[in-house]
This record gives sequence, structure tokens and C-alpha cells, in this order.
Amino acid sequence: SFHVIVFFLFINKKHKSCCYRCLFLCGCTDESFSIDYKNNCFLKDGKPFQYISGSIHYSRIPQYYWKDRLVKMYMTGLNAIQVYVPWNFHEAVQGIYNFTGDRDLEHFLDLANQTGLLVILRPGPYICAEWEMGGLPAWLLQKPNIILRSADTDYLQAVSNWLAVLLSKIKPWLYINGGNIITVQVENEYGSYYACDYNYMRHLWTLFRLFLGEDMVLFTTDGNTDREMRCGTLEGLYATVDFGTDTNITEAFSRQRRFEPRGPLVNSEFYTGWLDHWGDQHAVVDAQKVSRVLGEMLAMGANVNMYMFEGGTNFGYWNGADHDTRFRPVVTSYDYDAPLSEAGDPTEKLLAIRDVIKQFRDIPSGPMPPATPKFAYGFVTLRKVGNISSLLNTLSPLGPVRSQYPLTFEEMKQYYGYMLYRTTLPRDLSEPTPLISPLNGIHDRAYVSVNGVFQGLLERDTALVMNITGQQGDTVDILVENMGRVNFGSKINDYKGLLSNLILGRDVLTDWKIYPLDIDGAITGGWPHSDSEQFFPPPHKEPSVGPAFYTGTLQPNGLAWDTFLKLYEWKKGQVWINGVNMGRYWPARGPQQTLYVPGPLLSTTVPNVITVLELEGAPAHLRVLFMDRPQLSATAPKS
Ligand SMILES: CCCC/N=C1\SC[C@@H]2[C@H](O)[C@H](O)[C@@H](O)CN12
Repeated sequence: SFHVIVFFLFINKKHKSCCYRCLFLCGCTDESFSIDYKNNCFLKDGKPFQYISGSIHYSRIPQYYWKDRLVKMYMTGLNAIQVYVPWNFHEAVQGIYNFTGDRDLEHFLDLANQTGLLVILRPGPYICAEWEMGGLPAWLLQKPNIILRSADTDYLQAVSNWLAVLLSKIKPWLYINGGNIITVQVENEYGSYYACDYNYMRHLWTLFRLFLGEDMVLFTTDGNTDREMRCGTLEGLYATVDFGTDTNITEAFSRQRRFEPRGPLVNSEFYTGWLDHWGDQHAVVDAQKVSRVLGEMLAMGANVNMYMFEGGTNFGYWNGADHDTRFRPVVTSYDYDAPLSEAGDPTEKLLAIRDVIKQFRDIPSGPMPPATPKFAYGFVTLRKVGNISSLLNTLSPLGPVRSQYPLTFEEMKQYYGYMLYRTTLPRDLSEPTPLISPLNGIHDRAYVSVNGVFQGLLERDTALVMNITGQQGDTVDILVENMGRVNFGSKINDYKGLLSNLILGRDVLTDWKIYPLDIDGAITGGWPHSDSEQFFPPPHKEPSVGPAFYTGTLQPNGLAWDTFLKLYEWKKGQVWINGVNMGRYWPARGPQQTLYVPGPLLSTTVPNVITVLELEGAPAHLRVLFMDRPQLSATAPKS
């Protein structure tokens, strides 16, 4: 039967992964991947192997572009890719798992396999990655004071349930089982986390061994300090390090050697660029520096993964945030100044890297696939649909929850996007009266209107008080925006909404009506275009202030090419195109000024529906512009 299967395999290469699973089922594969502690290298099928890898996140690329990016990585000379699995991307609702469409992990692994790329898989359960809550699902926060990334029993139960599903799914894809996954990372830079909980890491190690077997190469990755390596490593998990172009390579690898005296040198995250927060200058890393340091590491025989090789986009609400001295949300683009741009275009940095790799291994012959075509579709003028307060029947069909004091997003069981908090003025405010969040409880931005008139905003860490006026009984509407949960450090328990009471003058505001807003559900269902009577008259002349929805259509022109949406003179908000949530825009803060719109998202035959939620104020022209190039580095002048 073995020979029959091998023959079948031989004549049916294109069904390779299917046949390999057959071989796996009969235990007939002879692939092996292991660590040679004598010769300090990996062994693949018994032969020394050095991986030259690049990070790519399928969760940040529409699946119709996965193959395009993978082929470009292969043509650069990479022999492996490194892939995170974001837990919250696949289990947004506890116990309901989604591996379809843009979440079809096995399809992504199969495309990598077809392209000749091995895989270094990083299933977390925490992944950092500038991704919402570092990949942890927000429903974990249902348990007040849960200690994430620890042996907290509720956290461990949820982790065990998730990993039982995920690790069982990936087992046939292990290289030793006939697939292409050569190594698997446990947790992520655990040494940089305050808990330093060995029982947690031991529990994970036990789970990974239970589901993946004794022969799988499991590893950890930590930042380049002794403290991080001390808390992030564990006996039985091969310790690797991460560092960028400004680190002394000898010093970094000697630190790895203190924890792994024998075995391959590994830089699991060699930073080719860096991330952007709203308000930063756009981060760039010199291409020549990247290629030079890469060459030095490869010459040492080190295994290197370039973080990122293809960054992609934080579509929807998936961006994370940092919180060092203050809350700093990450921008929508994850271009990362990576060798492949956000739109998958080969850059000078990619060509410089390819020239280095040529010195160490044969790279595939043939042309580098070109950048995908881009098109400047030009201007589209939008129309106002309405203020949020006029759309509550559509956006919050089940109506409000009444509560004496504010409830968080998590208490309301809405984890992402926007929530409307409504109350009434307790007395006349003839003079501007301070509205304050004394405990810095605005998570993350609150847009305040009285009787539908926008009066200003509050912002976590930076704007804790504003003045309002009005009369007793006036309606106070506070739209709260979740700008993405912290993904690194001790503040990842990032609850959202109004986390504490608001004080107006000397009164505590009470008796709230809290409206969950299912904007994505309404838009997916065809709103606002299904309710044409809601459209206001033709565009108004004076700029419209405060949170409101606008819509328009980009007429088809027979092309569905990549494009970049610029909302010039708009302030801040969210964009949907043909029902897909494209992410956040904030040109008033920058540095990102355009949103990447993948071409296959557009229709070539019917009008493309654009819906915008502008949070602060729309320009009088109500125009948006589709360009043929991105603008990622224009930081607005400090206001
Ligand atoms: C100084 C803070 C270092 C935090 N680690 C970072 S910032 C960019 C990258 C990604 O988040 C990646 O997911 C982390 O593992 C390492 N890293």
C-alpha cells in the first residue's frame, strides 16, 4: 500500500497536500525537521538547513492577494515564511470558530506549500503584532480582573479550548507529517510581560506537545535583554531572539548562546521597518542597512526571519495600540516600510535583500512579478445620510440598555467599534460648565453633543475635560469610539467605553441609555442605500460638525484595480466600501493620509457604495479622492 500511495503521489503532484495527508494518516511520511545540537544547525530530512524567512500576516491581506504576495516572497529567494494566527480573528465569539474566506488558514498554508515555501507558525495564543489586544479575544475581559497570559484558570480554560481546535487543525500541515510547517512558536516575547508565570508557559508547552507530538521543533522568541530571556524561555522550548539593524549582532547571539549553548542561531524578528502610531512621523529603516546586517547574519550561518516582509492592512477595527506614557493607537496601514509594500509592490528594499540572498543560495530564475496595477478613479462627492442620533432605529434596532451608571463595551457585550451613551442635563447650564472624566475613564474617544449639536470631544490620557452648555432636560449624546485595544505590556486588559462616571460641574451624570451600534451589520445589510428616503437634500454648503454618516457611489469603469482613498480635509472616522470595513482614517493627525483599497473589492459593472462615518466634522465640499498612489508619511502640523 505504501508503494501504491507513493506512486499516486508521484503522478498527482498538484494534489500534494492531499496526498501527504494520506501518507500522514498511514504514518508513511519520511520527512524530518530537527535541531542538530552537534553542528549548531537545523536538519531538514537529515541535511543542514538554514531558513531565510519573511513575516506575512494573512489576516492583513485579502485572500485573493495571498498567492501574489507569496510568489513575490519566493522569487526574492526566501525558503520560508513566518505566520501569526490571531486567536480573535478566528474566535470572535466564544466557542464559534471561523476558518472561512479571509480566515481560511489551511488555504493559506496550502498556497504557501504550492509556492514552495516552508512555514514558521506562531499561534500564540498571544501574538502582539500591533493587532487588537495582541490577538486575544476581547470576550476574555468578561471576567473582571482576569490575569491574561498567566495560569489564571479562566484564561487557561479558554486557551486550552482554542488550542485544541487550532493545533488539531494544523497537525496534518506539520512538515514531519508531510506538510510545510517546520517550527512552531509558543507564546510571544513572554519575557517582556510582567507576569513571568512559568506555570503558564509549562501549561502551553504541555498542550503543544500533546497536540503536535514530541518530534515538533517548538521555540520561543524574546527581546534582547537578560530579563526577557529569563522569563520568556523554558526547558524544552528552543530559545530564539529578535532584534533590528541597530543591535550588535555578536552581542545579541551571544545572549542567545547563554540560553542555548548549542543549536542554530536564530533571529526570529529582524526588523526591516517599523510600525506607525497616529501622530508619529512615518517610520522608515534604511534598505542598505537592512541588507547589510542581513548578510552579516547569514554569513554567520544564522537563521533569519525578516519582520515584516509584507505587512498589509489593519482592516476594520483590528489595529492594536501601545501604552507607554500614553495610549497610542496604531494606524490602519501596516506597510511597515517592508520589502513588499502594503499593496504588495516590490520595493528597492526587496531588491537589495534579494541581492544579498543570492550570495547564500540559488534564487528562482525568472522575473519578479510586477506591482499590481493602480488606478486613480478621481473624485466622488458624498451626501449626508444623517447624524447618529437620527439613525438609532437602524443602528441600534434593539434599543438602549438603561443603567444608572455607564456600562463598558464588554459589559454590553459589544467588543468593537462605537457605542452611544445618552442622558439628560440635570440643570440649566447658562455658563460653559466642565464635563470631566476624573478617572481618565474615556476609552478611547468621546464625541459630545447636546440636543444634536456637537460641542466637543474627550480623549483618553490627553483630553479629560471639556465645557458644555444647555438647559435642564436637554439630551446629552456621547458617542464613544473604541480605537483598538493595547497589544503590548501590562495594559492589555484594555476595557472600552465609559469606564467611570462623568462629572458635569458638581453633578455625577446618571440614568443612562446605552445604545450598542451595529454599524457593520446595518451596512452589510445594504444600509444606507437600501433606505434612500433617509438621504438629506443635496450637499449642504456649511461644513457639518459632529458624528454623522455620509454616502456616495464610485461609478464602475470596467476596471477593478488597486486604489488609494484620500479623505482630504475630513477629520477622523471610518470607511466602508461595498460593505467591507476598510479601517480608520485620521488625516487630521496623520501620518497616514490615504487608505489602501484592494482592486478586487471593487465592482466593474455596478456602482461601488462608499459609506463614511465622520466623527468630528466633514468639509463643505464632501468630496473624497481615489488616487493611484499611497500617502503614508504626512503628519499633520501640531494643532
Ligand atoms: C519596545 C517594545 C517591543 C515590543 N515588540 C515588538 S514591536 C514590533 C514587533 C511586533 O509587535 C511583534 O509581534 C513582537 O513579537 C515584537 N515586536
